Amino acid sequence: MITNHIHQLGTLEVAYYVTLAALALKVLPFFWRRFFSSEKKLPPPPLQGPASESWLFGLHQYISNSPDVGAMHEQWAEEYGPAFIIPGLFGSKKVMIRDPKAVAHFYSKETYGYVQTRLAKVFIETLFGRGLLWAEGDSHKRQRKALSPAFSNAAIRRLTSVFYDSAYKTKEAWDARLEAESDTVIDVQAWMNHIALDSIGIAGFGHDFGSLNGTQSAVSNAFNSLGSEDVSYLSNIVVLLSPAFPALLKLPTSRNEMIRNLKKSLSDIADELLKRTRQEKGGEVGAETAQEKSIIGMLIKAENNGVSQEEIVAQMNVLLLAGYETTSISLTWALIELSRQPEKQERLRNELASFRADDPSWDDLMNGLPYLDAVTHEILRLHPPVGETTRVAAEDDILPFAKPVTLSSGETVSSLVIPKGTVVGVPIRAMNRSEAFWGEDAKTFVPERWLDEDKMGGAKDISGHKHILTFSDGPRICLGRAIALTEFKSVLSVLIRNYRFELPEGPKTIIERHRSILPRPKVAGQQGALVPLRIQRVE
Ligand code: HEM
Repeated sequence: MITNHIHQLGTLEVAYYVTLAALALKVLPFFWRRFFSSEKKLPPPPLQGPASESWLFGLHQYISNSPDVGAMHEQWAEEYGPAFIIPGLFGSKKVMIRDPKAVAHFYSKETYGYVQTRLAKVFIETLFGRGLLWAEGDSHKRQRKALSPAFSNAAIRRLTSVFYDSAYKTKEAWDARLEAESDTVIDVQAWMNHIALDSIGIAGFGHDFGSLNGTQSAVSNAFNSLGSEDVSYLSNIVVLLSPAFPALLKLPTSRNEMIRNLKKSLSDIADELLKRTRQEKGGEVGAETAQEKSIIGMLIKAENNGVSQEEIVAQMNVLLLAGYETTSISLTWALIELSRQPEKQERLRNELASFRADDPSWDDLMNGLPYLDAVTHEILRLHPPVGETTRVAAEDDILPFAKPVTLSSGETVSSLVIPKGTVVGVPIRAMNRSEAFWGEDAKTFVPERWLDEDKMGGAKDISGHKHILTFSDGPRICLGRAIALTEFKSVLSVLIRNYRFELPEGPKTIIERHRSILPRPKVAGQQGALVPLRIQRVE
């Protein structure tokens, strides 16, 4: 995920290349030893693939300037088959696999056999701490076990009201605007950010960031800054080099200041949580507070206060990093796709209206609303916020394939030897949108495909949540996926029942990709990641 972040920093590119050139001249030996040497012992398998543009950059510039990397991966898969090689920085190579059997094997060996690249790992640790996303092997197993009870169905059922509350706060604000005029144009992306941030704050650690009430928080500022293209050259270089030189994070740049504020504000919230839990232990038992019900509140209780303050802050960071942008981007895409196809928006509204007068319960959201479920999974399939998994082999491995793989010699094989140190990638976006798996309409928003799973065709061979790789798979599969589905469905159900959405220039409005921490949609021509939609109240 973070590796993708590095690839998607947009106009940071200039800073990036200058930085790389400086590294090449001055500190390459250090950089090489630290990040690459132990990852590349034997050469990767001799596969076909696109030609490199230069030894220094490989295809990096080409890929990071592309509006749709998934489409490029798919085109290469068609040309070269289920496994191919992409040239990277400094002559490095990445083996991309797009075969369901190989992909399932790869994910099943995560955290021991396949691990974060060293660069990604240092980056996560420096900026976000040693939480679940950073951990590997036994440490990952322990942390995941400690957090898992907070993600059980029973725990999530109790959190459902948090997401409805966020949706209704949004409704209150929108209704106030609609009182003055019968329809109005609203940047829905900003509101989905507010909903996602406030929800993860309350559900995650019982803290209300208040962004739905217009409060600016250190956390939202830090996220905006990390994803923004509009920051100083120095700040960009510092963030890009910080994994190699953590001391750079101490320089007084504006971005460093924001990262420090983010860490400080999370650490204050963690202190308060720990204090409260200790008080409860001292005998002040009352009604369950939002903090106790929260994910981190449950972690502290379950660990009987044995968990360190540092780990709590790291897990809070993980929840923000993993749960904020992903959910906000998915909800924004849902409103866009439903505006592009008003008849599908109406079909969803009818299902919700015919259901019951009040809001669906958690069980209803999960099992009682088939079209809402279909819309949800179609958005997650078509617009996965995380487009690729990249890992490095921590040990030698043999990847089994369902379809024959053609080597550069022309020979075909049914398995590939992956030497320790080989970088391996799974093109999530390309697999989710591939015509080979999903049929001719794979690139189109067709929720109906989920209503009859017999029509799913080749996609059935893909493992992962409902045959999509949006939540990844294996021991690292998104721990928060049930929360994400609950949040997505509850918020969308309130918005669609109450409002009609239209794109400013009608269904043909052009949507572009905005470079941010994760790629976001934006309406073409807007400054920044804006998605203004015309909304009208449903009477
Ligand atoms: C649509 C929304 C979401 C998507 C598409 C998504 C996707 C993902 C993906 C792809 C990963 C694997 C990352 C990697 O291995 O590099 C992941 C991990 C994770 N996600 Fe999510 N996520 C979403 C929402 C959430 C939410 C709301 C939460 C928490 C409340 C959450 C918590 C986590 C955690 C804790 C991990 C780390 C799991 C581990 O390393 O064992 N996610 N997510």
